[in-house]
Amino acid sequence: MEVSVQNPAGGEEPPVPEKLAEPAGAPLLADDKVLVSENDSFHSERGTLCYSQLCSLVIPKMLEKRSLSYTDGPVPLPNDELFLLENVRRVQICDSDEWVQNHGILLFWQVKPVVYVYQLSEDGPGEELSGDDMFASFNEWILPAKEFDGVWESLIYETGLKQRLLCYAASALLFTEKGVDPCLVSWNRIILLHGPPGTGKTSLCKALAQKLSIRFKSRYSQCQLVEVNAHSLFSKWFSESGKLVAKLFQKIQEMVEEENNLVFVLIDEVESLAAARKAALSGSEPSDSIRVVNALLTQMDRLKSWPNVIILTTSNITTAIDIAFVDRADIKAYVGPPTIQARYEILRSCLQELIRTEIVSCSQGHERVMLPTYTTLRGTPSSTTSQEFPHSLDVPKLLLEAAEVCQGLSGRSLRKLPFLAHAAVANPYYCDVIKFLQTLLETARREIAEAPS
Ligand SMILES: Nc1ncnc2c1ncn2[C@@H]1O[C@H](COP(=O)(O)OP(=O)(O)OP(=O)(O)O)[C@@H](O)[C@H]1O
Repeated sequence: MEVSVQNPAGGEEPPVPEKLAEPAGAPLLADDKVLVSENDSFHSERGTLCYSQLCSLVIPKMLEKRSLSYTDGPVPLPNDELFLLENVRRVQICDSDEWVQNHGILLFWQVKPVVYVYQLSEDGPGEELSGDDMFASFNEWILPAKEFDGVWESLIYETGLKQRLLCYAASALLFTEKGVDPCLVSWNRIILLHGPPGTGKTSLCKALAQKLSIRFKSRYSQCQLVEVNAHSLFSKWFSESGKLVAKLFQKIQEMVEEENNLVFVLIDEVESLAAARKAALSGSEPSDSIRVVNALLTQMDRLKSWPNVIILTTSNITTAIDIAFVDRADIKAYVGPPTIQARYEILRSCLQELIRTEIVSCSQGHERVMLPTYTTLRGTPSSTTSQEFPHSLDVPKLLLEAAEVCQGLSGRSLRKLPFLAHAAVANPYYCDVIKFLQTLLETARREIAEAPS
């Protein structure tokens, strides 16, 4: 099995793949945990250990004791694990889903858990004003940040997209770290996500940065996310915009000069900054936009020599982006509307949350009810009755019907739909699950019928 080696916090080496004597093809598995206490060392029989070292020892043992199989999601902490109960907010299994989808159940002997320990920053965003002092030219977060906690898990795509982005970024950082000659092998550390509005591109960029900040914590003691406000870079003064871009990148450059700082630069709607120069040359755009594109490309090439920066960009209209920019992106991933499976899973997670918070009731004290996943549902013979629900398979069936009806809706609209449905039920203080799902179906049909064509 190939696993990423977990490094103790403060270690010098980046995570590297390690071969272990395990059945071939066994999966990667990572546990992410959040620490809440401020103390940072413990005395034990093994000498003084920091939190992360101690967790790396305790957690795999706890997992071994508790279960035979793994699935993604939080792991309840056992009552006898006092150290974990006192110091750890959450233990979560990640990245086992791909294996489970392809091979079914994942048993404990097929994995060697890789443990990442982290503490969330609660500082919130800092901002920097642009030349005109009207808009913030960028917002900046210390990662991993509280705001982005759980975003990675909440985004649902067809198998492989999230893993592909994670692997790409890990390779890009490794190539730079190992000093691969860029004249021989070329890579830019630029990602372009494109696709229709509301498909989660911006959220995916932020979540990817958060995930990488956790994975690479042992190599980079600090991680920052800089979200560029493209619109603030357009000055009302002719010819000033190019200078504003240069000024912004000067700030970013100062951040990356600190070699232990991993910096993610997020440029949303990159087409506004990197508008196709062809259009400008044909006279339909002001020539200031050419200066902006030129400044952006020059600054990006300059940043390329720094190993600790990754540029994440998104666009709704790829055809409007300058070809020289598109060419620089290593990965150009299309993020499309959710598939039937993703739609079902998005709606399932919404319903699950409404059941947990008792906004929707299941008549049996159901905060713990687990709705079946799409894969389980598809594998369930229709004659089987569910013990969880009084209405047999009505709930999952209605949920699946809603997912089918929602074809064409974006992920953003889908996450809003349960709220709209709740606002439409007759009694918002008592909302039975079946009634709720029926209203959800009606709301979905209405949303689709009323969507602008
Ligand atoms: N595939 C998905 N899975 C789960 N949630 C999703 C998905 N796609 C979108 N969402 C939800 O929609 C919200 C909005 O997504 P986001 O703003 O990142 O999309 P976007 O593609 O960047 O949109 P735009 O192009 O309009 O800026 C997300 O925070 C998330 O809650």
